[in-house]
Amino acid sequence: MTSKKNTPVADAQRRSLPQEDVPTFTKAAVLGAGSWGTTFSKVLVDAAFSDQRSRPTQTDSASGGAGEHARAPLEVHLWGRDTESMTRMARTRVNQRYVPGLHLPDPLHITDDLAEALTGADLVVLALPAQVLRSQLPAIAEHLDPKAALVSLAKGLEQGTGLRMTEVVAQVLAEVFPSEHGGHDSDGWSRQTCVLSGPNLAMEIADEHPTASVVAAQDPQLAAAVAKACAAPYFRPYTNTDVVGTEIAGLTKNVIAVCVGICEGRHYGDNSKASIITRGLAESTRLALALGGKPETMSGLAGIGDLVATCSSPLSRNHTAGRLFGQGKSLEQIREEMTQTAEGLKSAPAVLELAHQRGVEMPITQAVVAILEGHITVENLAPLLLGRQLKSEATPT
Ligand SMILES: NC(=O)C1=CN([C@@H]2O[C@H](COP(=O)(O)OP(=O)(O)OC[C@H]3O[C@@H](n4cnc5c(N)ncnc54)[C@H](O)[C@@H]3O)[C@@H](O)[C@H]2O)C=CC1
Ligand SMILES: O=C(CO)COP(=O)(O)O
Repeated sequence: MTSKKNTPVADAQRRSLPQEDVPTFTKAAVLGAGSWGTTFSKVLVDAAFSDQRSRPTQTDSASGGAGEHARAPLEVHLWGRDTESMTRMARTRVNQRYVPGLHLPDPLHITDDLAEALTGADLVVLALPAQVLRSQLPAIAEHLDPKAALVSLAKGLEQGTGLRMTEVVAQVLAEVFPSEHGGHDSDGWSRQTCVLSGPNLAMEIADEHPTASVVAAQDPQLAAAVAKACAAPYFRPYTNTDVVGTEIAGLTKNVIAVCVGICEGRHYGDNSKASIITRGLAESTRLALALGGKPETMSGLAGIGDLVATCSSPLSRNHTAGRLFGQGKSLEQIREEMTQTAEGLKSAPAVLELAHQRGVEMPITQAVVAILEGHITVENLAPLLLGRQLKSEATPT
């Protein structure tokens, strides 16, 4: 009777949620066909088709059932705004601009029609850049099932308001889809909105490199359901309930990655980069804790995991933007050169503003903002950071 109780396997089983009790979704709409939205829609399809319940039974095969793809529990729709590119994508099964090496799985529905993507969707994934999400939500609300689970993939802070993406979603949907029309107040929308974040470079996931991630929601059942929907053979989502920490970690690491990129562009070595990563984690953690986030989130996949991946990888757009700065390019030149979103460039001033409001010191973020706004040049970065007053490593603010 007691023999199983203390084994590592029994411990692990106690900590995991019984999968049969976790709700499943029937239709997912992924909104935004850039590099992450496109790749994440593949993850959802692969998760659905790797799930044992989607495999044909012996009876299906014996009776000439349509085979492996016949009983998928989750139908996945990818929506993008541009008719021409979505039509081409549906024909070629390739998103040439954003993820050229990825063959999109056959069961994925590709559309430019928001109503088609959203009608009947009980899982809605928001894969739009942070600064455009607010403007798109009213159109999304027109076709949204008010009971649908919402998942934010964006890693940015809204300029002007300093709101995190789950806060933007809750605020706008409460306005445009209020209770009297079947919607909710902003707390209600917050409860059914979660965030997925972690060391998730889209190009590596498109190539099926083994990757872990985090789904954070106030409601552990919602986090578990979303995690189950996206658990693919090469993609392992963990769950937590720290929405604030998970979002803050995801958006601050982009600013830190810009700074590490600048170091690289200046040909500074690994000591410099490790120093920025480590002190970047310290200032990000200060902000997250001031806003109610948890320290364990910052030392987990969404925190240090994503920080290390983004700051080390040439695939990161934020790291790339920083490197171009370090090489002497201007913000305008970088914006012209880069065709994809580098959220840190737009979020950095909003992060700094939020930090000021909360009395949190973020010297690396402050230095990045000073470079972005042209107050200092990249040559001044090191003297500025190293010339600060000496202090204990554990100083809390
Ligand atoms: N690419 C990656 O490796 C990862 C990205 N993210 C986050 O995901 C979010 C989306 O980024 P990506 O897909 O990488 O960006 P991207 O630059 O690859 O694509 C952006 C997409 O948004 C669309 N878009 C832009 N403005 C729009 C508007 N007004 N209405 C509708 N669609 C619009 C573009 O057409 C494009 O399809 C960002 O917040 C990013 O930080 C998170 C994890 C990994
Ligand atoms: O968030 C990411 C990896 O987790 C992607 O980073 P970039 O947006 O810098 O490419």
